[in-house]
Amino acid sequence: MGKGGGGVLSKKKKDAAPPAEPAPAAAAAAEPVEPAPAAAEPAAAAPAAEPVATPESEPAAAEPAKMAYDYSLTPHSTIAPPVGPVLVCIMDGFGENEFKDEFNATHVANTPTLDALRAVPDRFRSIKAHGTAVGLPTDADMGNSEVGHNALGSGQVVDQGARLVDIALETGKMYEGAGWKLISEAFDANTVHFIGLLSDGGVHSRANQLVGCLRGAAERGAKRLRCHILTDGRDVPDGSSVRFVEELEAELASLREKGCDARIASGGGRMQITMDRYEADWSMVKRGWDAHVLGQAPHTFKDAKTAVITLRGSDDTAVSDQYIAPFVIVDEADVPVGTIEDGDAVVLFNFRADRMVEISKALEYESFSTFDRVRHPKGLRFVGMMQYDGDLKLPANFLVPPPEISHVSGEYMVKNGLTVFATSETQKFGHVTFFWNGNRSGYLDAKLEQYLEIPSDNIEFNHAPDMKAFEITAATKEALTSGKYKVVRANFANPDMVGHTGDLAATVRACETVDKCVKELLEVVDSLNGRWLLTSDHGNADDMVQRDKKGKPLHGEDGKPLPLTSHTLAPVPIFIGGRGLPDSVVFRADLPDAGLANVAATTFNLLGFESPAIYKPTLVTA
Ligand SMILES: O=C(O)[C@@H](CO)OP(=O)(O)O
Ligand SMILES: [Mn+2]
Ligand SMILES: [Mn+2]
Repeated sequence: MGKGGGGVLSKKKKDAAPPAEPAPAAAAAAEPVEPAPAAAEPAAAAPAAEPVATPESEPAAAEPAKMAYDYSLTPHSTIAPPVGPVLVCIMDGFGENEFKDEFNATHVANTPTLDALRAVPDRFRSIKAHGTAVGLPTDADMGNSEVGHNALGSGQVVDQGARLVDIALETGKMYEGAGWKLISEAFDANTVHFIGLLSDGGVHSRANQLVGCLRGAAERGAKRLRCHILTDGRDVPDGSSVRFVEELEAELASLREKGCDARIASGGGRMQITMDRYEADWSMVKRGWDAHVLGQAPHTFKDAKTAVITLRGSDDTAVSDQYIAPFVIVDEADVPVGTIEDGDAVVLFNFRADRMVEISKALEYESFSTFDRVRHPKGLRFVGMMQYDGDLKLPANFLVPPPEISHVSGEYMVKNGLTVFATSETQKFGHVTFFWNGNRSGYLDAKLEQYLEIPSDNIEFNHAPDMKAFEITAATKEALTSGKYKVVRANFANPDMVGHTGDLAATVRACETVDKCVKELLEVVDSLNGRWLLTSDHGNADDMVQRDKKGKPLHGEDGKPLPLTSHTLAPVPIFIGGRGLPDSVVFRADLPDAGLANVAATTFNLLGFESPAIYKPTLVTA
């Protein structure tokens, strides 16, 4: 999922220094080296040049060959194929919220295009984008881009990481796997480090899962545990990081009472360190490396609660939890309490992939040149909560097998000769490629697909709410008119990325910008006698205020509304149309509970095919 969609894996044999102690098969594999920089030109995801040892939980390479899967598509009985292209456009973070008040940016925004589309009978409805409809543990879980784009791209609902980790902890299966075995080798004489997002947001991680792992390690004999925490404020209310630190400190204190030396060692805001994605800003990962591994940061404190409170600040210059500066916890002699040393174990406790890939590369690859690591601990026993990239096999070792998402819509398309173009800006580029394709990096078929990344700026997006929407629009128009692609996919990041800043006015602007861009795109599709499907992956911009249980907006002590930076539980709108779409094609009335996973089947119908039998049913009838 590197730049340009290449994600090319090149593995060189390397005489790696053996780990301090004999390691299990999974860890004993020669340490992989950093993949070659992604090719500027589209390139297929190359298979690993040499087999990578896989944990027991993965299907063994020697499995008997499976019957070839039948990807053939049947022409639709009543919908003929379109003359022009089919556009699938995602307005990221644009929910259809029941609260239609001044805090709903999608409602406040002047959106003449979307308003007109809403008025077209039977071609507008809303669909579920959260909870069990997208494979999350409960219907109290808001949607997110990973699960949303997985469902949109695969046409199926699969149990997602959040749920798989819950199950692995509940059943104890986590403690039986090869990943746990690997870290347990550090229990006696080394330290086990846990790095990840500290909140109960459930988008990338969950604090109770961290606690489960910490207790599991302490109960199984781990002597020394260190937590490296990334403060959230994006999936949970800003300011809540203090409470999450307090709760973690209480847990660590109880582990210490039981004789386990357990402490917080370093930290910083999730948009400041470690959790970069899609190579938007590697310097974030370097700052994380310096704090977690080397014990170096601009700020040192004796305890994490003081660190977070101090670095947030309280006056007008206060920074949000997302942007807290990196810090390191030191002892009385000002020595960092938890640097990562040779032979230590490291667990990345986020289950979600996109923001863990870069730090995984830095931890895993023997040879790595993206930034100067200064020191790469030898014999590191490194695991991810999950394997984040199945194609790169990154990391090689993990605690819970990731969701298996197979037979995604892109595979059906290329196997049936349909040409595909996908684009977004950096912040959402992997969403319309990697997540869309079931967490697979690179192309499904480099001859038939083209993925284009428009580089995002590295700023707080409320300062530039148009983001790269106009550039994405221009690129999408070019792809549509080129005649080269039957399916064109685009994602506008604005309602989501600006919504996460909590800045209502900027988010209103973000929605207005997207409305203008959508208008341009639909006009082009019409001029080509094509068809379009417009939807979103989850809510965000549709509610910008924290509310009480009855939905009443909450205000701070200063009387100002308390901003909501997170996604919402709202369903999302879906619209279909286009000059090339027969009048007879309308939304069915018999699927009131449909969700994002019903979109792929719908797209195949717009393309003139019956939908694959394994997919959730189509939303349309003709
Ligand atoms: O920014 C992110 O990582 C998440 C929120 O945690 O947003 P999205 O799911 O829209 O990518
Ligand atoms: Mn999203
Ligand atoms: Mn988001």
